[in-house]
Amino acid sequence: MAMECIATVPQRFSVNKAKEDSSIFDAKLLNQHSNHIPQQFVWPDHEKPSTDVQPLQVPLIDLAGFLSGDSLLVSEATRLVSEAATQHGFFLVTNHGVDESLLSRAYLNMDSFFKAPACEKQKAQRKWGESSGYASSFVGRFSSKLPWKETLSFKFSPEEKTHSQTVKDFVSKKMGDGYEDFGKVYQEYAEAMNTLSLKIMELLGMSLGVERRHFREFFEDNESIFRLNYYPQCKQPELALGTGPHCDPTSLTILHQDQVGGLQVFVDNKWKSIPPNPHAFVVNIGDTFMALTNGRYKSCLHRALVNSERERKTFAFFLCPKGDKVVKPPEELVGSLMSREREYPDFTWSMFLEFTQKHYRADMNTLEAFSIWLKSRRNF
Ligand SMILES: C=C1C[C@]23C[C@H]1CC[C@H]2[C@]1(C)CCC[C@@](C)(C(=O)O)[C@H]1[C@@H]3C(=O)O
Ligand SMILES: O=C(O)CCC(=O)C(=O)O
Ligand SMILES: [Fe+2]
Repeated sequence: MAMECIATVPQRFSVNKAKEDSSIFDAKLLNQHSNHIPQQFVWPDHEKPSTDVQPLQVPLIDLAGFLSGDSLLVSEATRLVSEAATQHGFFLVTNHGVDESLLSRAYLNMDSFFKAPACEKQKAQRKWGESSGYASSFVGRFSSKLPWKETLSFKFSPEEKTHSQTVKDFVSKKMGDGYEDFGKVYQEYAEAMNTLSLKIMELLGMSLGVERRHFREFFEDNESIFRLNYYPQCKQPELALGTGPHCDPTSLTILHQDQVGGLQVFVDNKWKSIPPNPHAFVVNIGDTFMALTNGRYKSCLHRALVNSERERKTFAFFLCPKGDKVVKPPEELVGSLMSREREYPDFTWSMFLEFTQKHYRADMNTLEAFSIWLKSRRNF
């Protein structure tokens, strides 16, 4: 990879306030220059991390067993998923069919990008309102409670629908020569996540008692987001958060975490950890899928902690429907059959995504806030 630029201490956090600019956060440099993290990264007392938490009991779903068609394995998988998704929306998937060598290539390439000089990473700088690109702690996007992380996000749509390799093309366009393998490995990873997410959609459909293909077909032409989360070491991890408390606004999240650990879920009024398992993906229901099930499956509050010893890396694939599709639950999940009135208004994912990128920082109330915002717009 070509690296012409020289790393500099970001002015925004340096002592020299006179040259205030929104240059990017570079944790490596910050960590070298002070024992105290900048105030913008300190979270309020009621949101500060707690590490003495118990692990959340999440079911481990054998996906190959479900796909084998064996009736016992199918009923076990659908029962476990239904129980978890109804309670907190989180479960683990193993025997997922994703190549372990692809995972290790993905982690190796992550190091090479996030350890590059700031101005090299800025070639892919996320633009305001955009959901793709490089972002460092979201300096310039938020003014406080900044997450202690750098991210690189890609838009992904299946090649058979768009006849293009959206991830690989983005890397080539933004980063130029020397990033061919980088683009290839993340294109392959996103395609593997697309395949996996559609299998999980079959499982979710069956667990809800709707047609097995219902949700698979709904997401076949998805317009998803694939994000690399890089959490640098932090000198004061007790004051900071890698990713603040939120529910994913998207439909389904497939997360792979490295061995460091830090993911926590808020269940029964307590933060609980999901310890790393290299052979499993963490899957969680997002707001949009909660709306598609008319509130039956839960999108749950979660966050990511950082630590002072080791950087942490995770891959998050956010399955999202094609932007213009109307998000509404199937008849079977509404009305007299389920004695449930509609919980959420019809909406499109493109409007919901725009809401999170331009109007509202996703937190624990995003879908409610969006529903109110929608109704206020529709009344005019
Ligand atoms: C649609 C999205 C917005 C975020 C990335 C995806 C799904 C998760 C969202 C996010 C991670 C929730 C916490 C706040 C956020 C700003 C972040 O910390 O990155 C959110 C993402 C975003 O808006 O960029
Ligand atoms: O990195 C993690 O452990 C979780 C990140 C997350 O929740 C997200 O990116 O939405
Ligand atoms: Fe999340």
